[in-house]
Amino acid sequence: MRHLSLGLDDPRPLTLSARIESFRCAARGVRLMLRSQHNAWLHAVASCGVLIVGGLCVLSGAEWCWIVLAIMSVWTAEALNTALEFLADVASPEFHPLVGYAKDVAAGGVLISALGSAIIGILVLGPHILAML
Ligand SMILES: Nc1ncnc2c1ncn2[C@@H]1O[C@H](COP(=O)(O)OP(=O)(O)OP(=O)(O)O)[C@@H](O)[C@H]1O
Repeated sequence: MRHLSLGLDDPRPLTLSARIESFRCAARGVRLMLRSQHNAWLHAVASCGVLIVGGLCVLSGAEWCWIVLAIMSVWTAEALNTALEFLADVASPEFHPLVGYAKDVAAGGVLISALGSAIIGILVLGPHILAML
């Protein structure tokens, strides 16, 4: 029954080593996403490009906050989309319309995040780039 109790009766103490192990698992997840998802490669190229341009434009602290938020939102959406795809493929390896809908909606989340981030990038970097021309 322990697995149904949300871990509230988990007797394990809070330890640094367990938190470090948890961090390692999360880092492994990021590496797995980078290795398995072609979209993640595109995000990586776009993120590096934006960071380089941002560095050249000498952005303010507030502008960097927007850029970091935009980059973070795309990576977070991609990570959740990837996790959902893995789970869906285990739960229903055969074709099922609802699995297709779930994957499409998750991919839509990535698209929305990417479009929003592109708009933020244009709004923040656009004036700096125009000023340099
Ligand atoms: N089991 C399934 N049942 C029904 N439709 C599916 C199934 N698996 C995939 N699809 C359809 O194929 C599309 C692509 O699914 P796939 O798992 O190949 O993701 P992907 O190509 O890695 O997508 P993304 O580029 O968004 O990461 C889904 O969005 C969905 O429409």
